[in-house]
Amino acid sequence: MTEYAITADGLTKRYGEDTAVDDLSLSIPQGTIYGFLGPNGAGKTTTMRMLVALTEPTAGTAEIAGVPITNRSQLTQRIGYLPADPPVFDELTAWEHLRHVARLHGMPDDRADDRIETLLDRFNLLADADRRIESYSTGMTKKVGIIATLFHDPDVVFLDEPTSGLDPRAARTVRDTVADLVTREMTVFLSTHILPIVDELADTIGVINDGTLVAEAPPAELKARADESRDLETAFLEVTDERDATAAERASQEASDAGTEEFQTNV
Ligand SMILES: Nc1ncnc2c1ncn2[C@@H]1O[C@H](COP(=O)(O)OP(=O)(O)OP(=O)(O)O)[C@@H](O)[C@H]1O
Repeated sequence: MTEYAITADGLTKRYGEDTAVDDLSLSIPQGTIYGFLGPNGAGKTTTMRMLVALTEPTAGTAEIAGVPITNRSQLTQRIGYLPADPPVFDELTAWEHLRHVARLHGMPDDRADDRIETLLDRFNLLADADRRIESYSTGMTKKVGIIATLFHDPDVVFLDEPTSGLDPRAARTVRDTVADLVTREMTVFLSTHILPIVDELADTIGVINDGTLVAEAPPAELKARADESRDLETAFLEVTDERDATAAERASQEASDAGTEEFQTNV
């Protein structure tokens, strides 16, 4: 029997007259990567914020790792959430910040220090660990956020644009890390505009447009639906249609930039 890490039934979020997310249902198996795509303003962040109990749904229910999203205290132990702009205490050093994160999770300092060292080393930040985060670049700060998200070894992680602001090598580290998480039975819900990342990593891609889930399929199946070209970018543009052509063009530009980054990384 399939174990589902994320289930949602009829999730809806309205802001006054506007519906940001409309009747969204999901069944995401444990140990898989779900790539969540959509044009700007489609409802991706709102969906994630409902799933991690930061925004209350107007209607509908969801469970993460078997915990209803209404049970916030239990939920936070089982999930990690990386928002697009991760919160960090920038007057602290990376090491101090991560110790603070460890204490929030009730981890003793000696155990935390081993894990901090391993994770900082993995993200190439060990040499800067004793500098204040306020002196870090955007990408370095983002890496600290990613480490904090993974620190307590959650069952399900929600990543909102995890590679934005990262150089090609750091982006590759994030991609490798995400792939590695899944081998440890973690489930990853990944929202991004960088199409090659979901193409490479996702088991299933969900496309949201104007608050509604308009497509859900494995990457190969989604690409096969695209006329002639058989690529994800065309499939994305087709299922999200012309209503948001500007945003789609921007997403496709970002995707092509990411392709360039990949080329640079590989040379
Ligand atoms: N707090 C809020 N109050 C009112 N409207 C909101 C609020 N948060 C989001 N919205 C609206 O809900 C819709 C979905 O926004 P959301 O941020 O979820 O989109 P997104 O897919 O994450 O976009 P992007 O790719 O640009 O980050 C938008 O129309 C947005 O203006």
